[in-house]
Amino acid sequence: MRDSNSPSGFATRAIHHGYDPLDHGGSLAPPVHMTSTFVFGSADQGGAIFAGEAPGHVYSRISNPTLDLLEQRMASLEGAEAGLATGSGIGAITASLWTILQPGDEIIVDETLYGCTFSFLHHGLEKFGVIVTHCDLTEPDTLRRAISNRTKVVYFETPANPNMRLVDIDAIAKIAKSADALVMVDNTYATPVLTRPIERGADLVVHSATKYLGGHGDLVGGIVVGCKELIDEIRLYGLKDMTGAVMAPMTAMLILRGLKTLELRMERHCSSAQTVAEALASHPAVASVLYPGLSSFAQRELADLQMTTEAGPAYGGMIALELHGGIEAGKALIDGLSMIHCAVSLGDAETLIQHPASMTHSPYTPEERIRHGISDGLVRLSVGLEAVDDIIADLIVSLDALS
Ligand SMILES: C/C=C(/N=C/c1c(COP(=O)(O)O)cnc(C)c1O)C(=O)O
Repeated sequence: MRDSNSPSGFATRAIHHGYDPLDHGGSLAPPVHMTSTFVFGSADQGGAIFAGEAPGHVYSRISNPTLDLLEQRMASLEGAEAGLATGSGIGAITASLWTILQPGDEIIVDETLYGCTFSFLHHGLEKFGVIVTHCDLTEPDTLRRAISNRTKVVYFETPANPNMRLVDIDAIAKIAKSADALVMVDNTYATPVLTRPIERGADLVVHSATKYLGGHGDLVGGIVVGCKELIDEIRLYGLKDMTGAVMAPMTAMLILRGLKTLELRMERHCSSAQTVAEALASHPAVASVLYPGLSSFAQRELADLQMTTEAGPAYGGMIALELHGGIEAGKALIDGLSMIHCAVSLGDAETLIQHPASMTHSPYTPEERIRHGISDGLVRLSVGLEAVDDIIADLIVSLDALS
């Protein structure tokens, strides 16, 4: 049997990395270890495993063989040394930051973040004495001016949820490294198919695996990858003791299944989103479309450099748009659709549309939304895998009804 860990193409590693059926009774699909605890051969062996002096599992809140495989595979796809699976994306983010940060430390974050991440920073970490500083990280010089010896982490999403801001990972990593700060990138929107932040100098990458990695709207999960030392620390403190944000083995199996088609699905999400974005941009009821694949996208040059597959640039499945009639028109567009569902989450086979200001980004106050680039009229579209003509037809019928 070929070495399942040999270096090879993205899709090959997404399907084979870390697993040889002949090691598991020929089972082509990896077994799902539905167990809470693990039996030791002897008291000494149990003590040695607990002490980390011998390999083995102790308890599924700490590690589990099915999660191990997912963690190894995600580390390979992201070009990291190690990985940790968690019960949600917020679980990956909180377990990591609770582990790394102490009172008095500073975390510098971009202006726009997913709503619950924003809420964790300001209603969680800040309550325990961590300094949360927002910076416009699309302009690396703002980080150069803001960073100091109390800065321990620089954190951002690229593209950002929901307004599609891109952050130049290489540029930010160079500045952060000069101040010995860790760079933590939320790669949910792009996935490792389009962007691999570790290759560009990031220290940690987190995902809401709920989204593209699972890809079928049937699970909630999270992933964090990085160097083994840091991942081990996050596992033993942030996961085991501080959050308990554990992924179930069945969820890990579903994400392993999702990874097998991730590259294929991203190709379709990207091609359909490009076509949809162009159709939206030419409709009279639409005031603006934010999509990295449009020539009108302000950061198109960075998108071409940073959002790249093995076959060249690709810009993801997420679109943000504003209508001439503002929030009321946005809600009318949503309510006028028949196939496309109004729902939060993203990266599913089903095209989903939602209104960030009143939904995913409602943890921001109205004043904070203005300051952090989330306009009341913004509508977010997650372009799915349906026939693209059907997606466009549904949108056009509803848009035409507005004018
Ligand atoms: C309803 C959820 C949405 N997002 C979530 C999310 C998380 C948090 O991931 P869990 O939901 O905890 O797996 C982390 N990072 C990013 C960029 C995200 O978009 C949503 O936007 O629609």
